Amino acid sequence: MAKIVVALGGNAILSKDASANAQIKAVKQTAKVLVNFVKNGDQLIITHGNGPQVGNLLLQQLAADNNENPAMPLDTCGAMTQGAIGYWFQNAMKEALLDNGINKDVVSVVTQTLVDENDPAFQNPSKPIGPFYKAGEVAELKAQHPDWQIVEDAGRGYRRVVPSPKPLAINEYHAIKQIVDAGIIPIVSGGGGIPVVKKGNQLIGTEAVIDKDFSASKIAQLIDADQLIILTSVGGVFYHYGKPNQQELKEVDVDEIQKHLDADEFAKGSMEPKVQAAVDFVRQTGHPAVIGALEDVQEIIRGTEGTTIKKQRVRV
Ligand SMILES: Nc1ncnc2c1ncn2[C@@H]1O[C@H](COP(=O)(O)OP(=O)(O)O)[C@@H](O)[C@H]1O
Ligand SMILES: NC(=O)OP(=O)(O)O
Repeated sequence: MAKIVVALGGNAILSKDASANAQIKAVKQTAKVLVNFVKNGDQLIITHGNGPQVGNLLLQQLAADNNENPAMPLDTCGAMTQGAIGYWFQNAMKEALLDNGINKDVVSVVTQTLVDENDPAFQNPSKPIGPFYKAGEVAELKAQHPDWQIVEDAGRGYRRVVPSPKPLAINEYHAIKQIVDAGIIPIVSGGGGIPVVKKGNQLIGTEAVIDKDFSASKIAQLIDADQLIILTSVGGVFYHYGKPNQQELKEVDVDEIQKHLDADEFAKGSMEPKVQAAVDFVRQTGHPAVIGALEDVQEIIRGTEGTTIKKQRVRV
């Protein structure tokens, strides 16, 4: 039995329709796919993003007033999305397991991620959240919301960005370890975990959204996972992505891909954090990490799809 941390990207939860019903439907589809790991005898630990959802929830806060119904801050919005998505996944996984004759418990953990209040990321927002905007909408958005920072997101449109400090530790990891040891499937660190700083005995929320790939890597290291699998909407990692000479990687060793990371060859806010998170996991544990498509899970389990990053030198 391998302990596998699976990090789920936006396509696992949200397509175009951001209604709760549509997201529940997408999550049910994802759960059906994830059951393949359990059927294969693996212990799953699930984590997921929340970029679109937390951005949408922040937009909904604009309807709040300052008195009776005040807007919620970003850390609380993060917690709300973690709860909602965890609730959807918990039920979807349970249903998919039962449909396959497997009676296993699934539990979501409200997870807090410790960050450094002096992390330079607080001065340099980089995490895209919420909907995509067209280039022509940006000037008006900036006029309406002078405190927003908006950037182009990997050729897909424009999005608001917020600070994204690096995870230092996962506050609930001891409890998560025990859940895993009991054979229960936990859903943890949703949306990268709620970003908190420690002051004495207090954990204080900060206005940020942590990258779920980095916290997935952190939790995978802390619970001694055998593998980290980052599932997204693309079949693997490409060199020269989107160019005529693009090359998909099947297996690559950590030192080789590090050179490309150092040369800033991967898109910020999309593929770069996935590769960095995978590299960190491989370096810290010696175990492999895979980046691949959600739809290819069965092939990833068989080792025929996705990009595998390994410690030892292998064929690129
Ligand atoms: N070098 C690359 N190799 C593969 N995909 C890349 C690369 N650079 C950018 N991408 C883009 O990154 C996307 C995955 O990132 P993103 O959508 O942010 O992930 P998530 O699934 O976590 O929401 C892919 O769908 C692809 O369009
Ligand atoms: N928090 C986070 O990384 O979310 P996405 O994966 O949806 O961007």
